[in-house]
Amino acid sequence: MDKAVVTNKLTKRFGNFVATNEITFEVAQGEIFGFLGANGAGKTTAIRMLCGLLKPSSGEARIAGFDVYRQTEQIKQVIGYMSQRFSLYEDLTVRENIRFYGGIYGLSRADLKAKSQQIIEQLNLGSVADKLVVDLPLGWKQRLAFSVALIHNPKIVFLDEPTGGVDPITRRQFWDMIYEAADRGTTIFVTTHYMDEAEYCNRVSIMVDGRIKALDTPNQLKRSFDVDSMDGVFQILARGTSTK
Ligand SMILES: Nc1ncnc2c1ncn2[C@@H]1O[C@H](COP(=O)(O)OP(=O)(O)OP(=O)(O)O)[C@@H](O)[C@H]1O
Repeated sequence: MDKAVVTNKLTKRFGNFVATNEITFEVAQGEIFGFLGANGAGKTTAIRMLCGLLKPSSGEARIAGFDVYRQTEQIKQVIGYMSQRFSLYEDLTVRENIRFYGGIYGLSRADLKAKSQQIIEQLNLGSVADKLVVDLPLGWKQRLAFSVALIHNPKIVFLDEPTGGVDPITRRQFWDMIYEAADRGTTIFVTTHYMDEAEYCNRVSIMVDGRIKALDTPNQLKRSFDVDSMDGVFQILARGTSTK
């Protein structure tokens, strides 16, 4: 089976500081892969390398078969990206944002029109389609940003803390969309600080100080560390403390 992501000792140094230290892992096509770690563990640096936005210092990585050193343009065609910090333009309307991103990804006029309609209907945004995004509730913005990240049917979507700042029910609604995308075969690569979300992933890796300290299914991780929640696993690995 084709792998969505393959890395081998992928490393990024900033001067003497090693932000991402020889990480080696694979993600299968259609998998929901949780990429966890405390603040500053090196997740965003790793994602920037995988998206072809930051040149690694050493090691290898392929995204949908494309090399992160030499094939960054091809990588941009097959990935979607959403982050809490960078997603929608708040001073554009819902419809304008969809058109803008669809345009960037090179959709034809006809596709763009059909996609805009589809997204607005699916998210039930008909009444606010011509309102500025700044006025939408955060949970709506997040679901719109996710739909926009999928507008060009990418093989892999990178979600960097996509649900920050919203309540568990709103997060759950967002995860329904993640499952639907994964069911259609899209690979989901997601970072989160919410441990309930870690439980929703097929597999989870936990990064500490630039290295991957554990990688497995949530159930297997809980068994290995003899705890009953992903929060317990995270406390032991990332914080060096046990809640038991
Ligand atoms: N351009 C840079 N120059 C120097 N150091 C950097 C640079 N970018 C990131 N770092 C450092 O690398 C480390 C890892 O940062 P990174 O943003 O990858 O962590 P993270 O796991 O994504 O954290 P967070 O959850 O806070 O986003 C941090 O100590 C950060 O200060």
